[in-house]
Amino acid sequence: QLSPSFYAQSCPILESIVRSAMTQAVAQDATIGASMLRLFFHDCFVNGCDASVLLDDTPTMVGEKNAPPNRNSLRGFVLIDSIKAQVESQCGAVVSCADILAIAARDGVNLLGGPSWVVAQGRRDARTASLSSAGSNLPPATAGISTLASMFASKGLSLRDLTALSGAHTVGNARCSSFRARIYNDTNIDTGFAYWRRQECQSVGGDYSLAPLDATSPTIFDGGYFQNLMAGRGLLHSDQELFNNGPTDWLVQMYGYNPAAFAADFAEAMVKMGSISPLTGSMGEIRLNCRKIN
Ligand code: HEM
Ligand SMILES: [Ca+2]
Repeated sequence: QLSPSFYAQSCPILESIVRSAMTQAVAQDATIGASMLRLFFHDCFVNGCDASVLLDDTPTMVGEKNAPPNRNSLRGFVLIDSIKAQVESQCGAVVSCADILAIAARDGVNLLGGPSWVVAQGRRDARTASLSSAGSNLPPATAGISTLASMFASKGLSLRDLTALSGAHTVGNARCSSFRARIYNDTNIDTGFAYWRRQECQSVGGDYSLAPLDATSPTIFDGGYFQNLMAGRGLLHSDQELFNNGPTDWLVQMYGYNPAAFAADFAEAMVKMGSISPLTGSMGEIRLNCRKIN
């Protein structure tokens, strides 16, 4: 059972440590806010929010970091290490990496201009991670609306949650390899946008060249993403699937025209995503180093 006052006795300073570290980090590099948010998503969707995504591979355990959706793509591990070290120095061995990630993701969103919400706490850290579960639980950029809907439904998340949470793509970047097929092959794409993106993403090679998921305001957590979708300017195939004459078109329109509705629904959906099968009580452990089990 997660609770907002879980660390009230054992680590009352926790939230202010995370907030000030995130404030500094975002001031230096705004994209780190997006990276924390994505780390949390990739944590929660794979065996629940248990910091499994933070575990380094070992000779006996190949974890999630090198799964295809994560490899050479997830960022922000060094910042988590630094926050965890500060938390450990103030409150030894009581705060989980999973909770730190949940708070850091919330602060990243809020510092980029997005909503805030209360983060329920008390998650514990996994002792295992698996490459194959990362591969099977994380949606690929090539997914269509029915795959997206069913992958989110399997986590207890509705079409409304799917659409609101995808609004996370109002910040951050994607590699050419993630959107190449979209800009060369899709037909439901704005022609000028496709042409523009092809300049930096050739049909062969340059896989690591980055483009903003929301070209209009890549470091501002706003409704720009939904306005792009309405104009056929979704960067990922999966993004444009949310506005492609299907069941979520109306939600995209609502969020595009009413950013306050997006902010409210996003916050609500993040709380739901953050409560996907946590380890509680005496399950798992409180890791001392987020990269390895104790
Ligand atoms: C709906 C299904 C989703 C798919 C198919 C998807 C896919 C992707 C892909 C392919 C990238 C670019 C990765 C790269 O090229 O290196 C990306 C980036 C990102 N995703 Fe998603 N995503 C989805 C949902 C979400 C959700 C629910 C969140 C958070 C709530 C999220 C947050 C982000 C962020 C913030 C970035 C940018 C990361 C950065 O700049 O470091 N995504 N996503
Ligand atoms: Ca934006």
